[in-house]
Amino acid sequence: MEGSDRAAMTDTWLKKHRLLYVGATRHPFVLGIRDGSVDFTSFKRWLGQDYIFVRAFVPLVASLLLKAWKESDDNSDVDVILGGIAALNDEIAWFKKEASKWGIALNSVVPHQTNLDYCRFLESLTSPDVEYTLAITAFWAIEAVYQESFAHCLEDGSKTPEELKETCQRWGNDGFGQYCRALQNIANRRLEKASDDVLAKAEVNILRILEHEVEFWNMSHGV
Ligand SMILES: Cc1ncc(CNC=O)c(N)n1
Repeated sequence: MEGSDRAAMTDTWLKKHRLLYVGATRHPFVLGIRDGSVDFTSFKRWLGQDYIFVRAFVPLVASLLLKAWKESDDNSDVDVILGGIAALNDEIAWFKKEASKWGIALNSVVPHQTNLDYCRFLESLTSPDVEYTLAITAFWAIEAVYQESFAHCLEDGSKTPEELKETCQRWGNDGFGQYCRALQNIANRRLEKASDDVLAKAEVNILRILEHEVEFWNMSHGV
């Protein structure tokens, strides 16, 4: 990493891979929520599939908590991740409530191959062999995509349908934004001290995540 600034590695990567990042955070599905043209069938497909994804997200955050507790030199890392676990607990309850509102039986949703592929990637990150720095950076990227996407649907000028506002609030609210920045700060702090090998792997993981996120929206959109 000679000659480059590591102080905010995550920002450097988002700039470098901006097209892909925009593809993940300004996907036609998201833009359809924002301009009100989204088809509720697509939204329901997303809701059922995302519930499956979120359940697979639980072991990742649990493994991350363990890594932070063992490896981090800063106690507040555990606090931030614990906050993420609390939010995920609320989120799972919310999915159940929201699904019943839309008449979706969550237990009979069949996971789509796109979702299974992403969940398998999440599972690979839970391994104790995956360094804390890699796991926290990946975790930040996954959360940041949802934060950026749904916050966009709440900005001035958006025409998000009333029925979808609560969903957008869930990931687009300021508290979730602060939580994502806290994760990003941890990731940057760790990346500053990481080996070139870990840095290269972290960047590849971010690219994979952005690709999985685009595919996930594609699946929901039904394209
Ligand atoms: C496909 C996907 N990516 C990111 C998130 C946000 N993290 C947890 O909720 C999510 N729910 N689903």
